[in-house]
Amino acid sequence: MTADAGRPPSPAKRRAMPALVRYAFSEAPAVAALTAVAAVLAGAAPVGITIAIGGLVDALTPAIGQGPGTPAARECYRWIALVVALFLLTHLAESARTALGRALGRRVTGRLGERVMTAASGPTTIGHLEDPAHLGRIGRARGEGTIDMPPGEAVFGFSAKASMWVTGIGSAALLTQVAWGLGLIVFAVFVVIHSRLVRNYRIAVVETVNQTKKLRRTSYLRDVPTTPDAAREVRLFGLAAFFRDAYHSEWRANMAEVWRRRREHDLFVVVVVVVTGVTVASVFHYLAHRAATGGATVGDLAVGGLAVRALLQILRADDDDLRVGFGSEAAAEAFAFPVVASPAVPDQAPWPGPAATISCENLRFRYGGAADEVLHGIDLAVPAGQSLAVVGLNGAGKTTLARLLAGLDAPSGGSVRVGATPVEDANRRSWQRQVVAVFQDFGRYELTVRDNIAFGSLAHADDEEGLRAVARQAGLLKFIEGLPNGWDTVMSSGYPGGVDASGGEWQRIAIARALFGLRHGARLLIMDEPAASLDARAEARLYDTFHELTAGATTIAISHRFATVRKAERVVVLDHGRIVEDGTHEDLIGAGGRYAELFRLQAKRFEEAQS
Ligand SMILES: Nc1ncnc2c1ncn2[C@@H]1O[C@H](COP(=O)(O)OP(=O)(O)OP(=O)(O)O)[C@@H](O)[C@H]1O
Repeated sequence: MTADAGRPPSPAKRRAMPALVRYAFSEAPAVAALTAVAAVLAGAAPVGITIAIGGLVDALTPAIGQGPGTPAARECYRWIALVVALFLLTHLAESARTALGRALGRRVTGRLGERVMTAASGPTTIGHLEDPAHLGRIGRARGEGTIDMPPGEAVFGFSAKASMWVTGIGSAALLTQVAWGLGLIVFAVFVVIHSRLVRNYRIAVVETVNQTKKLRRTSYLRDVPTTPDAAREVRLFGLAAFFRDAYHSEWRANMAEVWRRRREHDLFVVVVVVVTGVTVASVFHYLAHRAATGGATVGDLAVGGLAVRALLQILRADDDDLRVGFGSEAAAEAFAFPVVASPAVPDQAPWPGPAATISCENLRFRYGGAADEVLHGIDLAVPAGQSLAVVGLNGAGKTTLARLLAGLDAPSGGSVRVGATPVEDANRRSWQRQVVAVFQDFGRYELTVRDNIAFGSLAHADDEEGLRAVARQAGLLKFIEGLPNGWDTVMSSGYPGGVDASGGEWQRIAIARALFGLRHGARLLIMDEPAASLDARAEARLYDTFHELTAGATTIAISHRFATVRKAERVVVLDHGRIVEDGTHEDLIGAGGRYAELFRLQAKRFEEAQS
């Protein structure tokens, strides 16, 4: 079981329900007030029915004696009419509570979801979105991780529980009235049993689904053989049985505690049934005795019996309890996200003219939570219009350097500058608009091919000519024109008329997107292995036309392919987060250092392959 499954929730979580109710009233006052009224009516009407049936029972004996049409008979009809009206009211109020509670819950979930989304996308850097703890908080604030219970579910569940407690408290009061002391005792016993039942129910569910990591892995093991990505290897390597067996053994191991808890719970239910039986029998015995000895009317007996029956509903833990529990925990997480206004207006853009050098000075960087720095004091100045290649072994820090130059991360030390202006939080967003990039894990948006390319400069999405031009430059135009809906084809076969693109086609789309951004004013183009999925002809074409395509922009290309790298005007070699060589291809070959060694290794392999 998870460590905190049985523990009481933290103070923040316990306070979440009142805070959530206040939030609901502030976000949708009218709906919240109507929900509250409906909940109270739905809970109070059954208490009224109990009273009316008691009145009817007491009125029956004289009415039977006096016959139809007499005042006693009319008294009976009045009670019957009241019972019918209250039945109707119960159903109407309950339906209204359900509909209003759901609407209110949806509103609350939506608003809190926006708050989380705005707060998460608010920071101009991206490190927090790679932090598993932060991603966990975002997920939990949306109600993921246990059962799917976003904050609004707690609002809905709370309205149901509020009704239940109104009925319960009202019925206890009636029972107390007809048998003083008894109502209070029964109510107190039932409340204790209820809280234990809710706790057990919650633990059972938590056991089943809150072991996020283990169950995520278990589900992963179950799903791998059916995912398209793995389907080929699962067949070729004969992995189906491995995944099936691993899934079964992990599932059994994870569920052992759940099953133990369930057995414990079943035992508790037996105890509850016995306690309930004894309580109900005692109440009826007591009331019958009092009625027989003239201490109570038959109507009192009926009221007492119905009140006990209504109180029995407290002896139940249901999904509404889970909604309140998990939903309010999600709300507590959501409330922990600050209220951030969306940046409607871009930040200041104080950038010097396009001729400014992009540079970094003593640039240091450490990923959040990591012990060691990845970059150890990089000094680099890239004059405007220069094409720079960055090479180095895997893990040398090339992509990290590119992310920092693009303003996607804040340096741990040193600075990135454009001319004399440092890139910092106040202007980071506007600097990011000056940069276009094709990262190794570029975006593959399940939207139209037009959107996918226009994202390079969304403000110019109507530039049809520009879109066609960059598609042609990226070698995509024929592909797009051959699509079922042309430019409006959705790039995923999961949608009607949509298609899946190959790895190379996706890469061309990413290149076209970057070129579209350049066409509309970006000044720095970063390409991290932009040709990794391109065929040899497409790669050659990309680099042969590179200068023409990039139209004098500053370009930084990261590549392991020296045929590509040597075309750059300048090459820097990164090794363990430090620049160890800097010069033209010819300079570095002449120097006979790391670059020359790597170049020779690749050239040798090529020659061997040819011979
Ligand atoms: N998001 C991240 N969080 C923590 N560490 C990271 C992250 N991204 C990269 N690293 C680490 O930083 C170091 C440098 O990674 P980086 O991706 O910059 O190298 P690279 O030179 O681009 O490598 P490659 O040639 O394999 O793409 C590596 O040790 C890597 O494990």
